[in-house]
Amino acid sequence: MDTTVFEINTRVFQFWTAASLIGLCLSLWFWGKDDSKSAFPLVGADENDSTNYGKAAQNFARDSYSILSKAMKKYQGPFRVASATGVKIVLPTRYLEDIKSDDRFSFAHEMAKQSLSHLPGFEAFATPLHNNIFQDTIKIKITQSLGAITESLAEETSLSLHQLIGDKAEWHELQVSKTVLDLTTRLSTRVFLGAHFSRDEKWLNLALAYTMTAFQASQTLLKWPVLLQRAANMFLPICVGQRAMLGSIRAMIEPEIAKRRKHLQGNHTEKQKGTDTLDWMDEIAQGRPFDLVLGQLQLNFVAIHTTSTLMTDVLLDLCTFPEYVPKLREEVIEVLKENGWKKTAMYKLKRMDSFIKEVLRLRPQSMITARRMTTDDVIFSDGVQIPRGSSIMVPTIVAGVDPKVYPNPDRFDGERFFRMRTAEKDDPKAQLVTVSAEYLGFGYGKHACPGRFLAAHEIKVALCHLLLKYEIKFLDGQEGKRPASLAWETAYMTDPSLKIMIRRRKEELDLDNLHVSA
Ligand code: HEM
Repeated sequence: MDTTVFEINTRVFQFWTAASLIGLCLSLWFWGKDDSKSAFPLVGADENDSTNYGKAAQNFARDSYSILSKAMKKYQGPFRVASATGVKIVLPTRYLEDIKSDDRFSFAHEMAKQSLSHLPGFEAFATPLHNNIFQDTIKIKITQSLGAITESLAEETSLSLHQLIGDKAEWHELQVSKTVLDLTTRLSTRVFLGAHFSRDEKWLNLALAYTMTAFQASQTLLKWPVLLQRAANMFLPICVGQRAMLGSIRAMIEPEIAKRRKHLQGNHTEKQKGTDTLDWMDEIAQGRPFDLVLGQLQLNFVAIHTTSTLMTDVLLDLCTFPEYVPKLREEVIEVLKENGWKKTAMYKLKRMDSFIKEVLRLRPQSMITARRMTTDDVIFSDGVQIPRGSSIMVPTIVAGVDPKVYPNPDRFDGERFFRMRTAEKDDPKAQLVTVSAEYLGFGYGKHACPGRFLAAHEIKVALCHLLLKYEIKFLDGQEGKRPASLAWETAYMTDPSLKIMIRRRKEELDLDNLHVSA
């Protein structure tokens, strides 16, 4: 990575830190004025200062879980919370059925607003707004390609684990979420840009650094009053650095795009099939203008951290409940021996599928889903009215633990969904990738995660390798005690500094040379 980008003159840094603080104060003053005529109560504000939105937003950032839980018990209908990106209307889960396929609730508009996509440097976040090229590439091309990419994912995992974890047979410490993030970045890059990029350290570092910097830059700017955000974006060092990174990214990907387009032009007679999302986005665009570089960046945003968080959570739950490991290993050996690295093999890993689904049931990555912006006034069938331009969301914290749907809902039961997939009746609801109003880990309805098939596939391929090649456990003295996740506003995340113990074991199958019985 170009380190000069981060070389910030101390005086300039101090100046802009001070300027950020002034921006924050202005912002709190701005939020402090309650000019809302909303019929829905605001929750999370201080009792003696119930219209101070700035304070309510600070409280929500620190304590969103208890604010949401208390408000859901107190109010049976909608209420409002103040967040870093403005006031949101929180709707009870029962409204999901109305929201799920109503185009007046726009996912792309809400995401664009939250991520400041109108500002230079943040344009990637506007990619899903312009047309469906981005979404269709995932829904159609990536999902259809899973059969073709299973073997490459297995190959990439093998190489990556060798480089990232190594082959030491003695127990040693592993910084788990960092390692899994690196692994997921490589796997996702293999699918998005091919083997040339997935093995290029410069690209991998840049791709991750851009995602993190863009997130931090948007969080910094969101503390500024809306009217000053554009100006602050031009001068704040983190924003300047982010735009410089975007330049470096363009310089790496654009020659590849030009090379591929030239190659295709020279092969008019032969219909070439693309092998990764760089080709597929071009195919789906069919000549319509589309910035492939921004498309790639947006893919990184939606795919890498989400997949890596779930994979990390799965590993931590394997440390918490090691009694599941022997049967999971047995299943991997049986299925891979018979099927090799095929898409169908991943489908047949039903115990593993169930374990991952249970992890996500108890640990959705966010306390809320269905973040939408209304593009028109909406009146629900019960008469509740949501004005145009409102930001809405639905909590996930009750759906996955409803005792009417899940017996002993708070208990981790890694075979809960496996038991629903017997030989007599393979209940499709029990599959990891199936979404429902009672299982919101991948969202629900029209905007349910289109990348969940790829995420499930990547995690399963990686787990096959990890289960057979490694043993893992918590650090000595921490056995059975899974550290709590961190929370910021409505998002959960694993402590990035968390370490586990790992050692190499002798795998029962040579995963790099699977000879499938005919
Ligand atoms: C374990 C991994 C993942 C989890 C837990 C996850 C979760 C989610 C959730 C909950 C939503 C719905 C948000 C809402 O309705 O408010 C969503 C949407 C989305 N996800 Fe994922 N996701 C994952 C992986 C991926 C991957 C790998 C991709 C891309 C290849 C992806 C692409 C998207 C896109 C594009 C949307 C928006 C869909 C739309 O605009 O209609 N996700 N994801």
